[in-house]
Amino acid sequence: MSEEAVVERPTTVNLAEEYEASGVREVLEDLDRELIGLSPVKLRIRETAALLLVDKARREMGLSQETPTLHMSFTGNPGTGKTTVARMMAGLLHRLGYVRKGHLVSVTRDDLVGQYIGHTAPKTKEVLKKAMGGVLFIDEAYYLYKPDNERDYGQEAIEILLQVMENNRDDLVVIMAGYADRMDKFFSANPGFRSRIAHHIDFPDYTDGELLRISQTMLDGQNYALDDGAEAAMQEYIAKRRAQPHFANARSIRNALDRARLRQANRLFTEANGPLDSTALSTITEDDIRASRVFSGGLDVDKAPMQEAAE
Ligand SMILES: Nc1ncnc2c1ncn2[C@@H]1O[C@H](COP(=O)(O)OP(=O)(O)OP(=O)(O)O)[C@@H](O)[C@H]1O
Repeated sequence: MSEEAVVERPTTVNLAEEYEASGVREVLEDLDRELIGLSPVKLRIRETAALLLVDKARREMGLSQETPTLHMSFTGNPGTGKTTVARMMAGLLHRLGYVRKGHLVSVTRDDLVGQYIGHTAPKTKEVLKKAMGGVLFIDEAYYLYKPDNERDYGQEAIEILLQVMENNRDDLVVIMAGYADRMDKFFSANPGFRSRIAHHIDFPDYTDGELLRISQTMLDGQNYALDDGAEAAMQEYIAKRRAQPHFANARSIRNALDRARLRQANRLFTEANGPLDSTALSTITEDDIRASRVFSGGLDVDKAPMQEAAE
């Protein structure tokens, strides 16, 4: 008698119970609650979670043996939530038992590729070692491939990644992220990646209304709030900022709010001459928003590293 024949297998599965017991419901609720907008992304994640739950049940019943391909690509503009969703995806895969630890290691080309001969393989392998048991998130993955330079060390990293994505499918999930058009070109030039990636999720830009809600959620999380004047100013800020260079969706909002809090603190210092209550300490006013250079049109594109000064 083969060993397979004596394995006791369940004859039925209760998916609703599995959904609760695995903690998948919690992750999906966090996703819904913590992230504004992104409904197509949220739908794709719910579908993927369902697929993985069913797949797990099928394997437990002996209906399939294969580990499904879980590598993914997340495409979209900067600041659209790709890293944040990847972190939640890592938690989801962990709860479903697809990865041992469920952590996220986020890297770019510089973390994988060395500057000198012989440096790339150890660098890439070190990153892979750290990511094993979790998710490796490669931001702007297309920079690994430089077609105009035949001897670019990126190729070495690509080969190692392809090998590991095939051989360690049961312990490492790779998510490649970046602009949709560049990613498409990258996959066309490197079909090995395309064939190893099963799930493609596209992240849309946020609307102005969503960015306003994101700013309110971000402030709320830090016990700050916009007063009415500040809310109107923020609305204008968003429309203006979107039209300027280096706009990065929710990340631009986070940067703008960091600066607004800085201005609020300065204002409190210079204006206040008596005790301040918690409302004063927590309120962002119209002036705190309008003092941004975005309103005076003073953006100097050549000063990219100083970009934030414009926000
Ligand atoms: N839908 C959202 N609701 C609330 N906060 C969000 C949302 N999307 C993104 N954020 C916040 O915006 C910031 C940028 O998001 P994130 O780093 O996930 O974007 P990204 O697409 O990975 O950007 P990049 O590729 O440029 O690094 C984070 O601070 C994140 O918490």
